[in-house]
Order: sequence, then C-alpha cells, then structure tokens
Amino acid sequence: MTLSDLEKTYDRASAAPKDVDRVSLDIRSGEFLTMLGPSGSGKTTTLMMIAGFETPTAGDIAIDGKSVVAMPPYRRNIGMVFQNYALFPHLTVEENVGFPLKQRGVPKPERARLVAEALELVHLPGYGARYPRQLSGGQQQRVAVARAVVFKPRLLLMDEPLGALDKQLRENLQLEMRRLHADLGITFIYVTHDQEEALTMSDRIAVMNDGKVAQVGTPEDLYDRPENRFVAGFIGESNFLPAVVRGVENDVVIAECDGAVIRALCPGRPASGEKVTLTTRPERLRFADSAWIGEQMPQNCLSVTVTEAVFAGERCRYMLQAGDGTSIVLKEPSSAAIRRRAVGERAEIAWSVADTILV
Ligand SMILES: Nc1ncnc2c1ncn2[C@@H]1O[C@H](COP(=O)(O)OP(=O)(O)OP(=O)(O)O)[C@@H](O)[C@H]1O
Repeated sequence: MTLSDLEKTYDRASAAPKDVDRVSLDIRSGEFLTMLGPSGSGKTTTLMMIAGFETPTAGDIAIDGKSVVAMPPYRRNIGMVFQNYALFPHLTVEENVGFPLKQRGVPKPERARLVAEALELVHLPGYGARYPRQLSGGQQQRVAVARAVVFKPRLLLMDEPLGALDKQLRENLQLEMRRLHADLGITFIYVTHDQEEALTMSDRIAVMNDGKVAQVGTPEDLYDRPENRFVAGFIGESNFLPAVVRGVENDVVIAECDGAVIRALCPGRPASGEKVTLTTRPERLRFADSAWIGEQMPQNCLSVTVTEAVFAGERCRYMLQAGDGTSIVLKEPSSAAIRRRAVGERAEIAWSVADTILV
C-alpha cells in the first residue's frame, strides 16, 4: 500500500497547520507497521483515511497499485480494531464476529465455519453464546480482533487496541498480536503512542509529529540512528550536546563540544563553524576509569561533575554536568564490583563515535 502526499485539514477556514501534512509511506505487503506519535500528531486521522471513514484533502492512497480514495469503506477489504472494542452489546460473541460476513451476504453454514475459525484464532472457542458484558476487557478486544479478520481482509488497521487494558494484559496481548500477524500473513497498521509497545511489536515504525512523518525505519534504525531531535527524544532517552563543527572526515563529523573534540556520525556534510547538536544514549556512556576489558577505550571523552546519583536496582542513573552547563544522563549497569560515584565528584566520561549522531 502506498500513501502519497496524503493531507487532511479539518478546518479549512482557519490558518491552523494541516492535521495530516504530506504523509508519504510505502507499506510492504505482510508488514507490521506502527504509527507512533504524541496525542494529536495525526495517527488516527491517517488511519481513518486509509479505512475510508475520512476523505483526504489532498494526496492519494493506493492498494495494489490502485487508488482507493473514491472507494467506500466496505469495498476496501480492510479490517479495523478500535481502542474501545466497539462491540454490539445486544449481540452475542458469535453474532458480533459474524456481522461483517452477514453484511457481505455470506451464507449461514459458511458463516458459522468462519466465525468458529476466527474465535479459534483469538483463543476464544466456546465463548460464542456470551454477550460482550459477560467478557473481560481483554476478551472483548479479542472478539473485536476476530470480527476484524473474519472476512479475511488484506489489511488490518488497529487504533490503540490495547490502550484500555492494564499493563500485564497489554504485554500478553502484544505477543498475541505478533503471533496473529505471523499466522495471518496480512499487513498490519497499528497506532500507538507507547514507544515500548511500538519497539517490541513492529517490523517498521513511522514516527509522527505535527501531522508529518518525522522518520520511518526499523526499531533499531530509530533507536540507533535517529534523524532528528524529535525522534531522538521521543524514542528512548537521549542526551543533546551543543557543539560547533570543525571538520568532516568521510562520514564522521569532528566537532568541538565544551572544549573537547567529539566525533559523530553524520550522513550530510555540515559546514565548518556550523552550530549543531550531537546526541547519544545514556546507556552508551561510561565512566572513563571503569574497566574496558577486551574493548578499546572509546574515542569521545568529556569532563563532567556528578550532580545526582540514583540507584535504581538493575542500573545506576547519574545526572552529570559538563563545564558549559549541559546536563548529561549516564546509565550504568549496577554491580557490587563497580564503584558508585558521589555527588560533587569530578569524572571523565567516554563513549564511542558509533554511538554519537549529529541531528
Ligand atoms: N473529527 C475531527 N474534526 C476536527 N478536527 C479533528 C477531528 N479529528 C481529529 N482532529 C484534529 O486533527 C489533529 C490530529 O488528530 P488525530 O486524532 O489524528 O491525532 P492522533 O495522533 O491520533 O492523536 P491521539 O493519540 O490523541 O488519538 C488534531 O489536531 C485534532 O484536533
């Protein structure tokens, strides 16, 4: 499926920014793609346009090379699951799941077979005669999933389907959704604002911000090679170091940061003297005097003062301050063998060039 310069402006009279702004995405057949972003970033609106419940202001949506923009929702062959289950309360589980088949005129015996198959798929065989109110939240959401896939759609859209469930149940269902994706082999487009959920479930993630795609990539791409400050800050935790470019060698930028020379990966070629921001992850930083057994001492080094030290079980989390006042977070795996740093202590921190990105 291809989204080309897709746009939506709900209020065309106002000068407000577009709600969805030139979103272009190539979604591979069979892919698990997640749209991740803060509230109001345009995720639901994009999904609604794919489903056909909203009309784009501009741009195109093509499935298998054919535009579907003019096609009504029921002809697009797309299944959809919402956060609030949206089951019909007066219908049994069987009737709920069979509803899309009835709408499509599937004969009764065939319907019963497909409903049983779908309930099997979501691990709810034997629940057909119950009403939604007789089910837990997790079970209701499974019924909603069964109803969305019973007519064998080519695409399943899910809008925060686990948002209303508690953490434990959410984590179980995340694994089930992955299994379901593997079993069905169809394309999933999944919307969430939970970055951990996105990282664990997706083949690729499209990070949305202000109606635009900030970056698309695998979870590793986004975590290790964020292309901009928004992505670096939204996915996981990041340090941002102000620096001035002094030169470029191949794909490595040499920059000056708080009087130290710091090297960073950079796809572009920033000009000498340009003010830039370097980013690095808290868990990729180490205290320079800790052991580097079997490793090379990383190239990037900076002098800091410890301003806060928090023991958090598996990790120690340190707040550090560089000479220029920049705050830096460092996370160190905790071990009885590692000396804890005290507040006020001066230290050198070190990290590798491969873990430093210019954004
Ligand atoms: N039916 C509507 N009428 C007018 N404006 C709308 C409508 N639906 C959404 N919007 C606006 O479009 C923008 C994008 O909203 P959207 O619901 O797509 O974001 P989202 O990323 O899904 O957010 P959330 O995570 O909170 O659901 C917001 O500014 C919102 O106010």
